[in-house]
Amino acid sequence: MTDPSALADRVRDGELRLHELEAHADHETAAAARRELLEAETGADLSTVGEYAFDAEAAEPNIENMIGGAQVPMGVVGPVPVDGEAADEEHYLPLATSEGALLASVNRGCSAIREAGGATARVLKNGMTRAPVFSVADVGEAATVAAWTRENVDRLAEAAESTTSHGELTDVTPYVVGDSVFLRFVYDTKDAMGMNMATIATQEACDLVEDETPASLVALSGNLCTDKKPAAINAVEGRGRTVAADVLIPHDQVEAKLKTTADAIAEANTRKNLVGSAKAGSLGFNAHAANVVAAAFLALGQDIAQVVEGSNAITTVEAREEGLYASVTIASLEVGTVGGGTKLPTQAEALDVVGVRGGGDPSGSNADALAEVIATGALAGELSLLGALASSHLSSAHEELGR
Ligand SMILES: CC(C)(COP(=O)([O-])OP(=O)([O-])OC[C@H]1O[C@@H](n2cnc3c(N)ncnc32)[C@H](O)[C@@H]1OP(=O)([O-])[O-])[C@@H](O)C(=O)NCCC(=O)NCCSC(=O)C[C@@](C)(O)CC(=O)[O-]
Ligand SMILES: NC(=O)C1=CN([C@@H]2O[C@H](COP(=O)(O)OP(=O)(O)OC[C@H]3O[C@@H](n4cnc5c(N)ncnc54)[C@H](OP(=O)(O)O)[C@@H]3O)[C@@H](O)[C@H]2O)C=CC1
Repeated sequence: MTDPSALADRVRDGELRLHELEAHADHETAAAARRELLEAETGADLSTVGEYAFDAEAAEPNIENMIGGAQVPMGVVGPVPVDGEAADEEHYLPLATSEGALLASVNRGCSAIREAGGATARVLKNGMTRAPVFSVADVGEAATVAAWTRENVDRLAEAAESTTSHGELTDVTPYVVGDSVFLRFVYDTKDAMGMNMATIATQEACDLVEDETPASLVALSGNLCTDKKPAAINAVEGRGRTVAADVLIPHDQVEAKLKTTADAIAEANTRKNLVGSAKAGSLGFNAHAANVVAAAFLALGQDIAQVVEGSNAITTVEAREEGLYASVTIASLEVGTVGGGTKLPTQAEALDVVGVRGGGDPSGSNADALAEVIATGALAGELSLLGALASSHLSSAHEELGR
């Protein structure tokens, strides 16, 4: 039987490449061989990296050249009542992070929301996008391709949907820049985040565009999608789920839980999240929505690079007669409860904690519920951090809990 050392020797001898080991040994042995090689070459001790709890073979769709697992501490906030379209009960939200004070803060916000009776949350728009770029001869031809696209959405949908039993093409918008034509395809990907699904479906639709028009495909992703880059189109048009959450907290509870007043929080929000963000040219008019999105994504098997889009959030706060009104609207939250990293064991367990693992009934309702719970978590984080800033507690909190 092949052991890690024998396998590592064959790589050293040039007989095998580092990424070919699974063809010659089981997945655990292959990972152990890579660790052995790395330890010898770099002097690093990888004993903790090698202590992972998932089945290496089952993780094959998620990783190549595997050496082990990256472990990040996971905690939980809540329970927080979420009155949503899909989420309609109290939820705990698991969060994975290395930032001390973050969970305490989000938990404080959840506690304030809970005592106020809960948050209202809604998914307002749902559409995963893929925007291929085509080349044409000139703007005349570009206009022809754009017009053909508008007239043939049904045929494009038929082609795209032939590749998936769940996905539905809901829109195609052409954009022209000189001799480049971008077609922004929008899909309802149900409970999947949908980037693989949309990419595969769009390839099929592109074949039709090339057959029927003078356009020639240059790149299946032309960056007008826009995936994993800051982009105004996502902040304006949305991508994945556009989701909002809000709450009204009575004044006495604001003072008891957030240690400041509604007026002070509203002023901090206006001057920091609105004026400061505008002056900075930011796409995110919020304090730290990305903190909750990133920690939730890590815990729940989402694609962590899409935190870029998850930071496209606007926080509004108003001191009303009845109390503090606060809302968070995340324009482009890309989440799924099937596919991607959601099957990995710690991530699947964490999805069970939220109560949204796997496909929903109806299809898409689990991903909607997850979006509503994450938006509520982001609202909790905004409330607590704004409260800490308004009461000058930010630096003392991080001195105490974060180092
Ligand atoms: C640290 C606190 C919460 C203390 O706040 P506090 O009001 O002194 O805490 P408390 O002991 O009175 O407890 C109030 C509630 O907080 C929660 N809580 C309290 N302690 C814990 C704990 N250990 N573990 C779990 N939960 C905790 C808990 O929910 C509790 O209520 P209860 O449930 O007991 O009724 C507060 O000072 C705070 O929220 N500070 C802000 C910290 C923060 O938000 N950091 C975020 C990261 S900052 C960053 O990354 C982004 C930044 C800042 O650069 C972005 C920007 O530019 O704005
Ligand atoms: N390809 C790319 O360009 C990119 C890929 N990614 C990666 O893509 C992955 C996510 O893609 P994604 O398409 O979500 O996942 P998967 O590729 O894992 O596919 C999920 C599949 O699950 C099936 N499915 C079963 N039940 C449901 C349900 N209730 N709702 C929806 N689908 C269901 C669908 O099959 P069927 O379609 O047959 O119905 C769907 O295509 C992540 O790993 C991410 O990192 C990220 C960015 C870009």
